[in-house]
Amino acid sequence: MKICVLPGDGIGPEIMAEAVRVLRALDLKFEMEEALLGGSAVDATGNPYPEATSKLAREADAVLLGAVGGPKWDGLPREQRPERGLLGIRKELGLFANLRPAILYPELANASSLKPEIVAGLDILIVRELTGDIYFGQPRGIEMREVNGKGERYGFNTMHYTESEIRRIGRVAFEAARKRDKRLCSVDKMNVLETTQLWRDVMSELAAEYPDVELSHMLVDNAAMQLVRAPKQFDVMVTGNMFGDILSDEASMLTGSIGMLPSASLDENNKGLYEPSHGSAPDIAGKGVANPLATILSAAMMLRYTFAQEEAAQRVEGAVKKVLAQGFRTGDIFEPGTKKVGTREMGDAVLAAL
Ligand SMILES: NC(=O)c1ccc[n+]([C@@H]2O[C@H](COP(=O)([O-])OP(=O)(O)OC[C@H]3O[C@@H](n4cnc5c(N)ncnc54)[C@H](O)[C@@H]3O)[C@@H](O)[C@H]2O)c1
Ligand SMILES: CC(C)[C@H](C(=O)O)[C@@H](O)C(=O)O
Ligand SMILES: [Mg+2]
Repeated sequence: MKICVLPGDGIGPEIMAEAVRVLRALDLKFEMEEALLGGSAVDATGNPYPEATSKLAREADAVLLGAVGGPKWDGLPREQRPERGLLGIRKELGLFANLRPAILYPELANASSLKPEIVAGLDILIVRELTGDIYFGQPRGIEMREVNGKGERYGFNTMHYTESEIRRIGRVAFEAARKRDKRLCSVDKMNVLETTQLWRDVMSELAAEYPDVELSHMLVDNAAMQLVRAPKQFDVMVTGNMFGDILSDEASMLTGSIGMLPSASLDENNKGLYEPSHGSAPDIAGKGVANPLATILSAAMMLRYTFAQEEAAQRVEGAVKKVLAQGFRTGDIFEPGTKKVGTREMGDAVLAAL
């Protein structure tokens, strides 16, 4: 079981250290090798996704990633930005299916942004398409254009999907819904965007193959509103790259914090990249206070999806449940009456629970 470990930038190395300790504590034999991605890679090589990282990632069975980016690199030309490294590895490895489960642990009901009665028992799976959409559309750029007889800067991106790209992410979502509560909500903006009209058409066509799954469609603005009005109406949500990015951050707050939201990004064969849904959190980087649980839960998803080690995955998830029940909280999920701990102490608590 070969894992390519990419700590990344900001809080990345801090949260990754805890996830690696948890993996090492299991009675499983992993081969873990570290490489550079993002800003740290730019600093060392000038490239956010160096060839050595690409090689290691391609040879590994799974990739575990912290987070990339930060203000230090914001002024760089686009192709050298840390985020390009992340998009590059997702694209190169064909990781089109991004699973982002938003699960509320009962102990965090009061940490949720919503009232406990609205979120109690919340368990949503957001299935986000990850290698298409406006993120990867050509042409894109910022250039001078002639507007009303004078030069102006003009910024442009292109939103696009092919029907096969929509169908393959649709299948992942229908299959996931089939194993859960059999309800799938496809989120689009078909009232305005042709790309998402095609999205809706293809999802509707696919529904014929999954008669046991109830498919509904929702416009993305309404979906954003419904997520905070009555989130438990959703079981599985499937959407494009950009809407999924936004809706998953929104959904994270229903579970208490973005520091609780793991993710799996899978190819056709369940080779995967596993990372928390949050970023490098420059505002708290280096302080030892970041919540490592999203990364630890991402490692559990890796055990489940890539390595088919369901028992080990459940052990890790069980340990996370236990530390929450014991009252350990990082600052983002802290409430009076619980024990405030830092990143390392949270990792210690998970190890003790294991
Ligand atoms: N997958 C990734 O690598 C990824 C994802 C999102 C953003 N980013 C990058 O990260 C940088 C910062 O982005 P941002 O500030 O918009 O989003 P962010 O997710 O890094 O931070 C948003 C807020 O959430 C908090 N937060 C995030 N993770 C936390 C954790 N584990 N524990 C406690 N609090 C946490 C941060 O302190 C901050 O207040 C940018 O460069 C962005 O491009 C990377
Ligand atoms: C950093 C950025 C490229 C990334 C995305 O937009 O996909 C992040 O926000 C995420 O959610 O993983
Ligand atoms: Mg995001």
